[in-house]
Parts: sequence; structure tokens; C-alpha cells
Amino acid sequence: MSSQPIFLAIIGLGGVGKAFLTQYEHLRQRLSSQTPSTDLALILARRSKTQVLSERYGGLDASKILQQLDESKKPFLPFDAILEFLENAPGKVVLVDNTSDLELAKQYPTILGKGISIVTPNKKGFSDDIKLWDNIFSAASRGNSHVFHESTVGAGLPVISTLTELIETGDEVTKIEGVFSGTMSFLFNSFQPVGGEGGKFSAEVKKAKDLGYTEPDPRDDLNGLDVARKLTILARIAGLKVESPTSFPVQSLIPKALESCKSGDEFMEKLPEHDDEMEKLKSEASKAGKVLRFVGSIDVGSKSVKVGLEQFDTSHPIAALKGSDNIISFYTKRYGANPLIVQGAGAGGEVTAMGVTGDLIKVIRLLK
Ligand SMILES: NC(=O)C1=CN([C@@H]2O[C@H](COP(=O)(O)OP(=O)(O)OC[C@H]3O[C@@H](n4cnc5c(N)ncnc54)[C@H](OP(=O)(O)O)[C@@H]3O)[C@@H](O)[C@H]2O)C=CC1
Ligand SMILES: N[C@@H](CC=O)C(=O)O
Ligand code: NA
Repeated sequence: MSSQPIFLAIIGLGGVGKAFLTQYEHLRQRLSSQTPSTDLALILARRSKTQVLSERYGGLDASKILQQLDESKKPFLPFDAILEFLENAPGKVVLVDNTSDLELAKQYPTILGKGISIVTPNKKGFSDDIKLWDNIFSAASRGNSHVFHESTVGAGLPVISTLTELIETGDEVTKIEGVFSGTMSFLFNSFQPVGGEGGKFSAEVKKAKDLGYTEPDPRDDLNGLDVARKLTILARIAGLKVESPTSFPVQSLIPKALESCKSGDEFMEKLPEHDDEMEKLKSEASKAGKVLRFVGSIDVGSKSVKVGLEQFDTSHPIAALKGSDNIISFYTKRYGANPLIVQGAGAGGEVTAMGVTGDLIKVIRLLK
């Protein structure tokens, strides 16, 4: 006999959201066939202009959701109405935020305070003002709800869980460093590959966008803020009170002349006019027998965090990364001189959704 279902609401069905939907359906079928079984019921799917709500909290058919969202003629409800719908569900609810919307993230304390759990790859809530971070975690303990965000750093790679376990088991983390952006990794691995020519910088940015690695607006990657957000999250977990992702040095790769672009599309159109600026940096590195890579580091002892371009010897493991790979080294007292290293694809819909689905599994176990 199966117990009461756990209700699921998905907001955001772009690259990550679509991949999540497939993984969710796989998980739903798996859990419903186990003994004892667990039922999952999808009761809401919402994009930026349409949403589909289930009638009387029955489960929606995941395979029809995208079509239903495209065809929906119903008015787009304000978020308050959505929250009320979720609050009235006859059981535990998990909200999956697959957007990059800061305004939605600002609602997390309210949502969690109402006993609704959250899983998300959206970095905004955890890397904005530190007050929001504090409010999110205090609301979760007040509301007896859960919040997991593994995919906010290194996509599906076990970065947040690893850091959390190092700390919770009493290790002392001294430094975290590496390549934290799938987009930046892809760009520099293909713009200046070890022993190869490499393509034009703007063409590689377009490829990274087409592959689904970039943020919805690629300027959020190129300005260094996406990496700064990830380091803010890790630094906070490591116990540093980092105020915001702009409270430490972050190097932007946005050409000065394009800082005033009104849209991501305008920026992408004009970027090829500035390829020579990156070419200059590349040839300087080449002359020194090195390659450029975009990296970040957190020195826990000195409380310093930084993000930017650095030159690396061609034999360095960071120089040898491929595709969108991230590499994250944790230096700790327990691991001594040889850091614990997590490496692998750090962007893309499928790998990011895996982190979100993995978080959902953790929440389901806690709610059962
Ligand atoms: N792509 C990646 O490799 C990784 C992504 N992430 C994070 O995952 C999240 C999603 O990324 P990705 O799927 O690539 O982004 P996309 O731009 O492909 O998708 C975003 C989705 O969110 C929807 N959306 C945006 N704002 C709202 C809103 N206010 N209400 C409802 N729906 C909204 C969009 O609606 P519509 O369809 O109508 O446009 C779209 O469906 C981001 O936070 C990103 O930082 C994290 C790690 C890796
Ligand atoms: N745009 C980000 C997506 C994952 O966080 C990246 O390129 O790493
Ligand atoms: Na991760």
C-alpha cells in the first residue's frame, strides 16, 4: 500500500528544467514500483508566461507538460496565488526552482516558512545579500522544511555535499580553488587549447551559449559574477561571512565598450568586434609558454576570495581540462598537501538536472 503522495511544483522549464522533467519521471516510476512505494504527484509547472496547475491536486502527466504550457490560454497567475495553491495541497510539497530569477529566490524564506521544501540550481538566493542567506536557513528550520542546492556550484558534481561533509565531520578547510564555470572552462579550453590554435573568442562564446552552458544572459558568465556567486556560496558554507558576490575582487571579461549594451542579444552581436582584446591576452600568455584560464579561490584563513584570469603552465592540471569541465580542489587539514579534488562537467542541462534530482531524492527521504 502506498502512502500519501509528495507533491511537486516545477518553476522553470528551460535547458535544466526540461532535463529535470525527464529525470523526475524516471524517479517517479522507480519510487512507485518499490516496496514500500512512494508516490510523487506533479501539481504545478510554470514558465515565465504560462503555467499548468493540476485539478484537485491529482498528478499531471509529465510527458504532456511542455505542450500544455505552450498551448495554455489561462491567465498567468501572480506568485501569491501559486503559493496559496501549494500551501493548500493535502500533503508535503517540494518546489523545484529551475529559473535564475532573483525575485523568486527572495521568496524562499516565505515559501520555506510555510513548510514547503525547495530544491534548486538557482544561485541567486544563496549568493545575494547575506541577509537573504540567513533568512533562508532560519525559515527552513522554523518551517520544518528542507532546502538543497547542490547544482548551484559545479552543476551535478558533488561539491556542496563534499564541502558540507568535510566540515560536519570536523575537518578544517583551509583553501578551495579551481575552475568553477562550465562556460569559462569551455571558452578557454577551446580558445587556447594546449598545443592547438583555438578559435575566435566570440565564436566560442556563441558555442557555449548554444550548448546550454551559459546563463540565460551570457554576460552574467563573462562578467565573472557567476563564478563570484559560486565562491560566495562555498565561502559561506566554509564559515566566511561574505556579504555579497561583489564584495571581493572579480575580473570581468566584458569589453569596456560593450558594458552599456541593452540586451544579451546586442552584446552577442557586437562581441566579434572586440576579439582582438582577448587575442592580445592570449598571445602574451603564449609568449610566456602558458595558457589563460579563468579561476577562483577562497583562502579561509585570510578570509580572501578572488576571481579572474590567470596564466598556467601547459603541464598544470587546470590547463589540461577538456570541454566544460570544472576542477575544484579542497585543501584541508585531513587531506594535507594532496587536496581532495572534484572534477567533471560543470554545466549543461542533463548534469545540472542530476544535481537537482539528487537533491529531490534527499528531500523525499527526509519527508517520508
Ligand atoms: N545550464 C547550466 O549548465 C546550469 C544552470 N544552472 C542554473 O540553472 C538555472 C536554469 O538554467 P537554464 O535551464 O540553463 O536556464 P534557461 O534560460 O534555459 O531556463 C530558465 C527557465 O526559467 C523560466 N523562468 C525565468 N523566470 C521565471 C519566472 N519568474 N517565473 C517562471 N519561470 C521563469 C524560463 O521561462 P521561459 O521558458 O518562459 O523563458 C525558462 O523556462 C539557472 O539558475 C542557472 O544558473 C546551474 C548550473 C548549471
Ligand atoms: N553558466 C554556468 C552554469 C552553471 O552554473 C556555468 O557556465 O558554469
Ligand atoms: Na554541484
